[in-house]
Amino acid sequence: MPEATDAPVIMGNVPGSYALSVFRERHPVLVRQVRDALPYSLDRLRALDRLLDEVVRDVMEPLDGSAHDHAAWARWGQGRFGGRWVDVPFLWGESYFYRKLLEATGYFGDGPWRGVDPFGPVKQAELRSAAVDDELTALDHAATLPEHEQAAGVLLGSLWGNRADLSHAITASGGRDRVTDLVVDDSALLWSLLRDRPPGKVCLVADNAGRELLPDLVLIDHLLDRGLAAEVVLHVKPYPYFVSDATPADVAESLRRLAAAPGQAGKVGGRLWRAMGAGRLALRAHPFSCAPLPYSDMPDDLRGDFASASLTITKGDLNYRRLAGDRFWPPATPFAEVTAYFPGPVVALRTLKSDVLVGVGERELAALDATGSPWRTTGTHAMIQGRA
Ligand SMILES: O=P(O)(O)OC[C@H]1O[C@](O)(CO)[C@@H](O)[C@@H]1O
Repeated sequence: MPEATDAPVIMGNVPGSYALSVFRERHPVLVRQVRDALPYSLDRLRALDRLLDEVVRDVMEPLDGSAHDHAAWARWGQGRFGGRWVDVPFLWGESYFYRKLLEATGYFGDGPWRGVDPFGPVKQAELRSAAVDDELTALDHAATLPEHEQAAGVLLGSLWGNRADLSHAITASGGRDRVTDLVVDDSALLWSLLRDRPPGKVCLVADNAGRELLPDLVLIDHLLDRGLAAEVVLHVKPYPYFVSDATPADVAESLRRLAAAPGQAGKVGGRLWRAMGAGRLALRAHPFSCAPLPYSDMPDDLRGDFASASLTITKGDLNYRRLAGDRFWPPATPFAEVTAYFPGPVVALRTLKSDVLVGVGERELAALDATGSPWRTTGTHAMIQGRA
């Protein structure tokens, strides 16, 4: 087996790769969708058109010198500007794309579009959808299940919510049907980290808003309500990112949605609302959450936060890439090895949407590959993967 540190960084330019398809296909479509999502003024439309042109021509331009974080991006992107978008590490290039998208919409500017979430319409539509009504109603039945099934249900709800599919999990079966699609299942470790010690601080590093954040909040309520956590710190992005990533405004909207719902969902919302006011649930939006860097590069204050937690739960594919490192690891590389730098127990809940993979043995890998389905990148499979 090659040394783990030899694992190649995932670049954007490998022909036929998933990463290349994101740059070539997904990003131009996203710019067009954002362009049509809100009644942008002519200057914003022109800026979006310039970004589209830049992405299609495939020449990476620096951020405007007036941008508040221009210096940071100039440092991170040294030697990359003027070159092709696809010739940079996948994680870096994607992150920079979303930063430039916000620049084009005027999110950080002095004009009227300052602070307007370009993905707001998509997020709002999802939060208001009938599917969310159904998912929240399903909590009433889930509350009647035996305790261990409720615990399994809230965990799987949060996990599969990463595919924006809460309905798969909080069901009469407590979500057991979804267990078959778990590539790794360290849920026993997660529960033992919570149950076998006095309740401490749990950090939950959120991913998407809407149909992922709602079941994340249900999981947080379960931890607080059952005395499995003394306090929870919910980490979200300080500004819109990767389309649907949760921001503080999204947490507020989700809590309002929960609190206004009838039945069990309303009770969960009410408890979380009070927990927020009492300091048992804290919200953190650290700038590093939108940095184009792996967690191994995290700053000291963030490291200190995770170090003081009895458990950190990370959500989603992007957080997994940042946690493990966005590399083509030999899949059997132990998770504990690639996360040895992390300052405390950590469990990743992730549906698989990109090529990064560790902790999967050769035989399991062969069996999954034999199915012929693109199981590594399409969100059909998931993992609960951790280390104490
Ligand atoms: O919302 P998640 O689970 O973090 O997934 C984001 C994923 O979507 C992509 O941006 C594009 O499919 C991946 O590169 C990324 O890992």
